[in-house]
Amino acid sequence: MEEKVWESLKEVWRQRVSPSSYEVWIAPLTFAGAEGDTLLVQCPNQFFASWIREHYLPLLKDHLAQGGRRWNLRLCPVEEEREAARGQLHLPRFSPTEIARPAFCQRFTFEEFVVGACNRYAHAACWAAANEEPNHSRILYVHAPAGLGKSHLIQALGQRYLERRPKARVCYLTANDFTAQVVRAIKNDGLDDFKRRYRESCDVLMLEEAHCFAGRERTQSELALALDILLDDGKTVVFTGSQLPREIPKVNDQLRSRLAGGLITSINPPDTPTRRKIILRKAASQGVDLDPGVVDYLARHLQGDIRQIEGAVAGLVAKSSLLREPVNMDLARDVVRELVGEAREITLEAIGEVICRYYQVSCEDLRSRSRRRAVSWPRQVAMYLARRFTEDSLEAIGRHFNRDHATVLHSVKRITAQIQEKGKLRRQVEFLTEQLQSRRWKA
Ligand SMILES: Nc1ncnc2c1ncn2[C@@H]1O[C@H](COP(=O)(O)OP(=O)(O)OP(=O)(O)O)[C@@H](O)[C@H]1O
Repeated sequence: MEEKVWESLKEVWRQRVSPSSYEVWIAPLTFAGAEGDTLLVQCPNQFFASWIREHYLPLLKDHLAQGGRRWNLRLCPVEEEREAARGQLHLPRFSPTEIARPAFCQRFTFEEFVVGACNRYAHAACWAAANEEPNHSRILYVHAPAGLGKSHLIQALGQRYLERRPKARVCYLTANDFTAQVVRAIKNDGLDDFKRRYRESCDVLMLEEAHCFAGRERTQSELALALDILLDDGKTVVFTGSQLPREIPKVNDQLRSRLAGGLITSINPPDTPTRRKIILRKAASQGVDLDPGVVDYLARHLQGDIRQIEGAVAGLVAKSSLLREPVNMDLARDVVRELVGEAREITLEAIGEVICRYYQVSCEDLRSRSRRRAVSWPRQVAMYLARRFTEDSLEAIGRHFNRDHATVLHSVKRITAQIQEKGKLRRQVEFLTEQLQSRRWKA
């Protein structure tokens, strides 16, 4: 019976994931028995288990009820079975409160978070919120597009906060969870209780996906009130969102002004040196030492979010262990091809063309001495993109645009800073990035 259930779950995966993902991730899983309603499934290692938990288990959500029972799946890493068994004994560190201890992802720690130019400020703000004794209340808002480390950073903050103050009550939830709580409280006539719960049982409130508050009038008002209660008591509130507070549509002034009054930090897409560091760290966490050539190749070609980098490194390591081959350039090329297709390098010429078309200037203008804003601005954006997407040195980029390396450096710094502040520029750069990316892949 149990084995049949397992086979049917595998079939669900077969239909819902790509054949290459199935080969890499699902095929190596083996049925190892059952304990009550829990199916025991063996997988190669701990990282593999986390990956399946995060990326593939949610796909089974609607298929776990079978034969009148609701099944659970427990992944048992072969290499670390004993350690894993110990890890499953979660003893509460303090007596239960009304608000349960948050279920943080264990690897979302500061130690595992790679710091680079793209996330230094956000990291510093979260680190300070976790470690320093606040002498006043604070709101921290971490902003970034998907997959750049918002959850990792705020969970690291939460975990660190609890390490330092084991009795603290950290409430970690999404905007949707919070909304559901408000709706339930309104329905049960329990709004006062709801507020009391936050006042008495929450030292740090961490709310993910703040952009999901858009259009939820009543929740926004209740949240603004809850914020006032917490801030009056000197507490810390941390938000994440894929939009800046001022860009979230349909947010009432009450909430917007409170969010905008906090410390706002953005995470940008990683530059090449940071991508290199992330690749090395992700490989090291699986006990693999990558050849510098492979690291460079991956860093040059994986220019999506960090989830993509993680997927590539995990796929590479899994493939090498399944094929019993060392991790080499051929495997790296295969994995990159599966993930992003056949890549062409982004060149300075391609950047020039995209910029000229978008800003309606000529290539001669870009290389001219003109300091008119209509020309100097596109030139600075072009230099920023050149630094981000090519391996060319500051000198080479300067030569291309008829400038010296100091001017290139200044332009890159200026655009990087302005992207943090100006949503319009950020959207322009995102659009130009998409244009460049779409030219990279052969049809
Ligand atoms: N600087 C970093 N160093 C190491 N790993 C990182 C870093 N940034 C992100 N990651 C990893 O990338 C993955 C995606 O990160 P995370 O879930 O935090 O992104 P997110 O911004 O919250 O995305 P979403 O908005 O889609 O939820 C995670 O596995 C995380 O560990």
